Amino acid sequence: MNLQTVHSILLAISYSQAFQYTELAQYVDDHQEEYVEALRDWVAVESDSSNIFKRPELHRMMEMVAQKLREMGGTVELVDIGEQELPDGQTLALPKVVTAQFGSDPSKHTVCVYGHVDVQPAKLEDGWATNPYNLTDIKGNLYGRGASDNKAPVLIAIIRTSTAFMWLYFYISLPQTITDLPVNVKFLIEGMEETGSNGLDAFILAQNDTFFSDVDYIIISDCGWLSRRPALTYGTRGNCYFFAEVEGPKQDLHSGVYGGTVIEPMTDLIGILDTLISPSGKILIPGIREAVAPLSDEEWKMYQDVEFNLDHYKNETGVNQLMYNNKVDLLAHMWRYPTVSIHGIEGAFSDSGTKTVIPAKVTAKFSIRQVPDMDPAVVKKQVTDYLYSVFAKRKSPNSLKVTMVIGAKPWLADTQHPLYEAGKAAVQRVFNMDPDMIREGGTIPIARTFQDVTGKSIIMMPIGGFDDGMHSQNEKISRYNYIEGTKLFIAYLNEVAQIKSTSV
Ligand SMILES: C[C@H](N)C(=O)N[C@@H](Cc1c[nH]cn1)C(=O)O
Repeated sequence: MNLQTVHSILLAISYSQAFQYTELAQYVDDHQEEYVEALRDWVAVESDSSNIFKRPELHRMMEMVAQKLREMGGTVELVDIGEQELPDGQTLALPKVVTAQFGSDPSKHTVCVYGHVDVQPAKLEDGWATNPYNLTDIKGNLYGRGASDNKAPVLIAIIRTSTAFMWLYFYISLPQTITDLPVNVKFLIEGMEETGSNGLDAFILAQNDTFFSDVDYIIISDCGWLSRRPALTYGTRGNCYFFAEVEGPKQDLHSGVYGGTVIEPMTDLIGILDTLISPSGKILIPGIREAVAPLSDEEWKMYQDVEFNLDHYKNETGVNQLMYNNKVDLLAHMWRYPTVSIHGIEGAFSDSGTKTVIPAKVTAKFSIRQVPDMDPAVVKKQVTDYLYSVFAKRKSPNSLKVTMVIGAKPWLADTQHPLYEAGKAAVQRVFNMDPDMIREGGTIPIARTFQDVTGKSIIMMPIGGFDDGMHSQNEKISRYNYIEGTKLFIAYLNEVAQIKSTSV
């Protein structure tokens, strides 16, 4: 070996010790099509956790995640988390949880990446422009159910952790160089997030002294930016989801033959639903509004600083009037006040056409987003007591049954934690700007359990765009967010590696 070769080797080794952001980012750009194909494979699986008939697809999805993590070099386990009890008393196997580990160097921090690969329901007939399960690239946007919520962000984390990154073709004379992971990375990927993370609380409790014992920080990327500016998320609302079932006649009846002679379950149901919230958005259930923590001056100031345009928001949602006409009020009602949403009525006629029937049994589905200091157990009692009392006043011969099927708490982080400082530095590196500090109106049901049970600090680092249409028709992630998001994850893990060990 001549002197020049020795020098090149030493140079390569010293380069490989340093953070190779530019080379890694270039690698991501060069492999962009592979990442899109990986997303295509995942989006093709109809992993709808709310539809029991799709459960085999969900099981298949979890196997695919495990396989991907194995291919990428992780030590992988598929963990059985038991069964789900259905409203009719039957049981159904829950999708297994996938855990994985990359690296176990005690001198490095260990992060746990949490994500989910189940999706909300989607059908072409709902008004999608393309097949929701065939990832379709239109003008740089990748359309498909689950593309943004949450399949691409999970893939991003796996891609960054991949062993492929450890062998990079390098520009200097040597053909390859090794780049090590700056932190140990664990994964916890589930398949029931969209229905409240069934079975996961028990898993976390059981694994607190094992899987979580060496975890320093938890990273979640299951949310979106608020505008074109990248963001870091420090709070989520919780959710209490209810079924209200009204049952009357023994079967559906002809409305011409029987209408006017029986008290209709649907009339009762609509009547009680109308007592939940006023037209101006005031929740009418006693006790709910009183529990909400007051907005502090500090929060008010933080909301002031967020980049947010009311007209763009109107455009994005397609409405000509919003509940509030100033930024702070609107953000506060999006993030830190509760709201009631009525999602649907099972048993009601909802096809096109003019069926003239009196449905015998109808079940309303509604939810109340939770904020500090609300408590789902208290909310459950407030809602059920209230609805039974409102129903009693109707003196209907029909029967009412109210059940709460999801009770997820809100989550709030300390924005002064070094995890957020690391997030700001990573956003600066990739996007050359400061992130917005935002909260999320949606719910990550397991976030609060992570905080309460493991005591670990959590950061949410959104990758999705503000207009991704999560849960809606034509959900998408842009190539820009997918690819730059991968770079953000690269930069972020490097920043986390620099956090002084005393910070928990
Ligand atoms: C924020 C996350 N991407 C999400 O959409 N979560 C769901 C979770 C949920 C809540 N109740 C039932 N599922 C959501 O906020 O709707």
